[in-house]
Amino acid sequence: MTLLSARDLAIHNRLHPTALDVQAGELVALIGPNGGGKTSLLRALARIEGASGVVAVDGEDIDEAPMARRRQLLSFLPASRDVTWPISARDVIRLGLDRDDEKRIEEMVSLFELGRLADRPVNQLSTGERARVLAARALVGNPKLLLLDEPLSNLDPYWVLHFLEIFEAAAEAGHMVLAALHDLSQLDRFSRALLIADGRIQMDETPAKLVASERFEEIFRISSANGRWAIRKPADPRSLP
Ligand SMILES: Nc1ncnc2c1ncn2[C@@H]1O[C@H](COP(=O)(O)OP(=O)(O)OP(=O)(O)O)[C@@H](O)[C@H]1O
Repeated sequence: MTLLSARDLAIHNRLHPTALDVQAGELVALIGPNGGGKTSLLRALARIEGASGVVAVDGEDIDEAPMARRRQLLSFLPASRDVTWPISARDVIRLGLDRDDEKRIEEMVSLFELGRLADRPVNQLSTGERARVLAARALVGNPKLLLLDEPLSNLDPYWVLHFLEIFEAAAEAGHMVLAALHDLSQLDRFSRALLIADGRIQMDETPAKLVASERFEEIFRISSANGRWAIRKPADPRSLP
């Protein structure tokens, strides 16, 4: 079942007109070189900035949905872990809800193992601890579409795996996850991968097919040799005819 349908999404000079359909239960990785357009696409889908086009989640046009409804349809986790407000972690999580629901907040505190940290000012937590609090805020409203910008950055190995399990559980429950990633070692945990460069989706494949392709190596300017990635050397101009 198509739960996300985006048409003609565009940001002047940054994102070419883009169409995207995502099915319920899909776990989609968004990869691409620096400046390729991952954040621009996520922000356009989240309707955070002036992007043209239409985004519908579960048949509802996001631009027409009241704010409370929007939070049930989608949430956006920004790449920045900076939070300058001196408010408690628990209250940051609460910002993801439009009505008080202590039981749900406690579920998130428990899922992200925040018990000891929940009442501390969030600006006094470590970067990885804050990443957990911000992810909890993105998930607390149980939205159908999770738009996550580099959710695995700043996490230790246990938390990378724990976050992946949380995303998999959300997908299994019929939600959709679209996550921008730089660390390609976790790509095989995703069901689908989009490669974006020059503000355009260049490939839309299974992770295995995408990584094995010549186009992937061209765009990232790397190549695989003996099981390791290496920088692709530019062609020697003296060898050209
Ligand atoms: N607010 C802005 N105004 C103008 N141009 C911007 C703005 N934000 C980003 N850009 C440009 O848009 C392009 C895409 O940026 P974007 O942040 O979407 O890339 P990205 O794939 O998320 O990159 P990274 O991997 O470095 O985080 C880049 O060329 C960038 O310089």
